[in-house]
Formats: sequence, C-alpha cells, structure tokens
Amino acid sequence: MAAKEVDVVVIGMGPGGEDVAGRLATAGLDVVAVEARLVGGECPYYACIPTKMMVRGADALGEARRVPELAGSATVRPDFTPVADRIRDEATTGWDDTAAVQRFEKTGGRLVRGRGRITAPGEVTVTGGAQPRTFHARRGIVLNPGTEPVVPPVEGLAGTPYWTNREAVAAREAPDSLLVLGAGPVGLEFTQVFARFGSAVTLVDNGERVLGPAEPEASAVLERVLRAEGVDVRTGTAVRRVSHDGDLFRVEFDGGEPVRVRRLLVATGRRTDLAELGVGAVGLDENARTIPVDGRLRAADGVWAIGDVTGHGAFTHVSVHQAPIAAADLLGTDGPAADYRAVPSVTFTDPEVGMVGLTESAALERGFRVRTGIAQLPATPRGFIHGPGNDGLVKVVADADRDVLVGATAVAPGGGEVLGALSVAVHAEVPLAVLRQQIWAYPTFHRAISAALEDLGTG
Ligand SMILES: Cc1cc2nc3c(=O)[nH]c(=O)nc-3n(C[C@H](O)[C@H](O)[C@H](O)COP(=O)(O)OP(=O)(O)OC[C@H]3O[C@@H](n4cnc5c(N)ncnc54)[C@H](O)[C@@H]3O)c2cc1C
Ligand SMILES: NC(=O)c1ccc[n+]([C@@H]2O[C@H](COP(=O)([O-])OP(=O)(O)OC[C@H]3O[C@@H](n4cnc5c(N)ncnc54)[C@H](O)[C@@H]3O)[C@@H](O)[C@H]2O)c1
Repeated sequence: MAAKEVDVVVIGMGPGGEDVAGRLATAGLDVVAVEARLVGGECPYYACIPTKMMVRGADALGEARRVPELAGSATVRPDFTPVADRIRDEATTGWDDTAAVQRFEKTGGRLVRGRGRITAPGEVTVTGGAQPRTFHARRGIVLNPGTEPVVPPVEGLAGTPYWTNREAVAAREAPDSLLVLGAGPVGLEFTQVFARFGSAVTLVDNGERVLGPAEPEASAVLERVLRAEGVDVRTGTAVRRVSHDGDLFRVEFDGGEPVRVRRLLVATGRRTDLAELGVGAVGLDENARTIPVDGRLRAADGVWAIGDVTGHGAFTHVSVHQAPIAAADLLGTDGPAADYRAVPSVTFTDPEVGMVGLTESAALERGFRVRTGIAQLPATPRGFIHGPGNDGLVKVVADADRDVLVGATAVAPGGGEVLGALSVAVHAEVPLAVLRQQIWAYPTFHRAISAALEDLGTG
C-alpha cells in the first residue's frame, strides 16, 4: 500500500508529544500522532499524577501521626481505598484516554493507535492495527517514546508476578508486606507511601545510598526518616535470586537472611528501545541509551526528539520545556534554545527532596572552584517551631570564580516549593551579593536559604 503523505508524524504521545502534536496541528499542519498505549503517556496514568495522589494520602497519615506530640490525640486507621478510588476515578478515569484524544483531535490532528517505527528517512510504519500503515512525513518526524521500566537480570525474577510502577498505581490496597527493589525517586516515593499505609517495607538498593545522584546529606536524611518510620533500608545489597510460590515472594540476597513478601516492586530505572523505534534508518545509534539532540531538539535530518529519551532529565517539565522549542523549529520560527542549566527535580517523599543544577561532586567534576554552604532545618527558627517532621536541610553549591550558585538542594516539608527560589537563583545566575541582600520572610522554611548562604561565607 502506498505511503500516506502528511506534514509531521509524532511517535509517542507523552506530555511532550501531546504538546508538540497539538501545537503543530493548531498551526495548520497535517499531523499524525502514533500512540501504542494511552495519549498523555506515563505521567498522567502511571507516574507523576497517580503517585502524587498516593503521596497526598500518605502525607495526611504522616501528619495525623504527629498529632500526639503537637495537638492531643488522633486515631489513625489507614485505608488505601480513597487513594485507589481517586486514582481510578479522578486521575486516570479508569485508565481511559478518551478526553485526551478528543483534546488532540480538536486541534485537527489525527491519532493512529499502534507502534510507530522509522522505516526509511521521512517514513513511519505503524503496526499493531488490522494492517500496517505507512506515512511519509514531508516536514519531519518527532520522537517522544518515553521509557519502560528496567527489569534487572536477577535469577528467577522474570517468571514472577512482580510489580512495576504500572501495577503499583493500580493497587486497591496496601500489601501487608512489600520489597521495593531500587531506591531512586520511584522506589522511594512508593516505599514511604505503602509504609505509611501499613505495609512492612524492605527497601533494597545495590548502590551505597538511597537517591544516589543526590547530595549525600540529602540521602542521609531520607534514610534516617525511612528507618524511623519502620522501613527496613538495605543499601549496598544485591539480590541473588527471586522465587514465587503462588502466594509469597522469596527474595535471597548475597549474604543475610532471605525475606518473604507479598509483593515485589521493581524500581531499578528506565530504558528505551531505540532499535525497535528504527532510529538506525536515519543514521542514529540503535544501541545508545538516549538520542542526542541539539538546542532545537534536532536529532537527525528531518527528525526531532523530546522527553526522557533525550537524556536531559526524565521529568515531565523537561519534556514540556522541549516541546514548544521543537514545534517552533518545525514551523521555522525563531526563539530561545533549550537550556538545561537549572533543571529542577523533586522527589516527593516527606520531607521532599528538591534539587536544581549541580551537586557538589558534579560541580567539582565539571572543574568549578566550588564552595558549599549548608543549613540544617531543625536549627532554623521555622524548623524549631515545626518540631516533629522537621528533618531536612538546605545546601547551596557556588562557583567561587563567578560568585553565583550552580546548584542547590532543599530537603524540607514542601522542599519542592523551597526549591522555587533556588531554581531562580541558579537559572538567572543571580549574584551571591544580591541574594545575600534579599529579605527572606521570617519564619519560613525557605529562609533556611539565607542561613545556607551565610554558611557559604564570602571570598
Ligand atoms: C513512578 C513515576 C513517577 C514519576 N513522577 C514524576 C513527577 O512527579 N514529576 C515529573 O516531572 N516526572 C515524573 N516521572 C517521570 C515522567 O513520568 C516522565 O518524565 C514523563 O512522563 C515524560 O516522559 P516523555 O514525554 O518522555 O514520555 P512518556 O510519558 O513516557 O510517554 C511516551 C509515550 O510514547 C508511547 N510510545 C513509546 N514508543 C512508541 C512507539 N514506538 N509507537 C507509539 N507509541 C510509542 C508510550 O506508549 C507512551 O505513551 C515519574 C516517572 C515514574 C515512572
Ligand atoms: N518525583 C519525580 O520527579 C520522579 C519520580 C519518579 C521517577 N522520576 C523519574 O524517573 C526516573 C526513573 O526513576 P527510578 O527510580 O526508576 O530510577 P533511577 O535510575 O533513578 O534509580 C534506580 C535505583 O535502582 C538501583 N538499582 C539498579 N539496579 C539494581 C539492582 N539490580 N538491585 C538493586 N538496586 C538496583 C540504582 O542503584 C538506583 O538507586 C528518574 O530518574 C526520574 O527522572 C521522577
């Protein structure tokens, strides 16, 4: 069958793909969007939004348990049902993307269900429907395939009914026991949620600390908090073998006693299959982990890539930062290029871990003359007032030659909100002298930034 001529084919309708496809269709281009699962991608159905609804419930429990120290008594009987109902009914509408499809189609774009693959320069073939369909994209192809969970090659694991984030967000109840494999953002958020809802959680990571890429001081706070909440945190621990007897998992380690758990959640990172996407047809490395892009998200002649696959931070805000830039480039409009100096991220544990720019070690690796300052939250006025639940810190990383911040971390209740001011400082390269003159409202958590700046010293 002859290829159908269109202007643009977008493969993958994650947050960025949805944005770029909608913009181009609104601008009058003939746009075909190819989606294998749900329009909107991972974030609304399996990731950001449902997990943050879980966190909201878990945080309410966490605060309620602090009542005896602060305000009398409260009886807390966790029930996961309201969380599961909100996820099913409010967040995902039963994992149905009808509203998102209608939103896209209103822009004039066309959705094709199935898996898209580049089969030649400018050509995309979609399989998975009744018969393969081929499109020829006159102007370009946009790749927004996102990521899949990595399942590590642990003996026995593949044949067991393990969970990934996709099954975990569909849980109707908190399991009585759970082993979480991987202590990155995914593993940490689920660990604290299920622990607060009553699961006995074992958190296992083969790295030396939780949230490995974060500042070590931030990892230490999280480990301490999780242990205090009853989580069995095992870092530097490798899983040797996994089996399942139809009811329970048995997990064996390289050393130490095996554990038996009801559920096992794999949270050991993400991967993209570039060979399956056919990027070799446009001269890109099919075995790479990411697709390199320039400032305008160009990956090859007539090909743009956005989102997790570009390796600039696997976050929705990166995907939607890139999407309008790629759309503008496709439309031949000028505008600023993508800028990743101040990519923020928040791990939504309690306390939240907000990070922006470079950590101390990353700044040293880049060759900066680094100075750091740190303020422990319990030692600040607001931390002292807050009492229970005040674990945290603010750490700032400065380039001593330019006297600006190149990175910062805020571990605090609402640490992601504290991060806002730090993100501005890093993004706009606000001189340290200006930051020091700023009046920071008393007694806020974000005022800890001024204490961290004081600790940084001058000169
Ligand atoms: C548990 C969890 C929690 C997270 N929480 C947050 C958070 O709080 N904040 C945050 O910013 N980020 C969070 N993230 C990351 C966030 O989900 C992603 O960065 C975000 O979804 C952006 O991804 P994307 O645009 O690259 O594509 P995705 O959202 O991954 O979507 C890609 C889409 O492409 C489709 N696709 C792939 N290949 C093909 C193909 N060949 N043909 C057709 N369709 C295809 C997929 O089906 C998918 O729908 C979280 C991730 C996880 C796993
Ligand atoms: N709040 C947020 O913004 C948010 C939340 C969740 C995820 N995300 C995004 O999704 C990405 C993926 O998150 P993730 O947590 O799945 O991955 P990750 O790569 O960040 O962390 C995976 C963890 O698993 C460990 N690990 C790997 N193999 C292991 C093994 N065999 N045994 C034990 N431990 C092992 C690693 O040491 C690491 O700590 C993140 O980088 C982030 O960008 C963002």
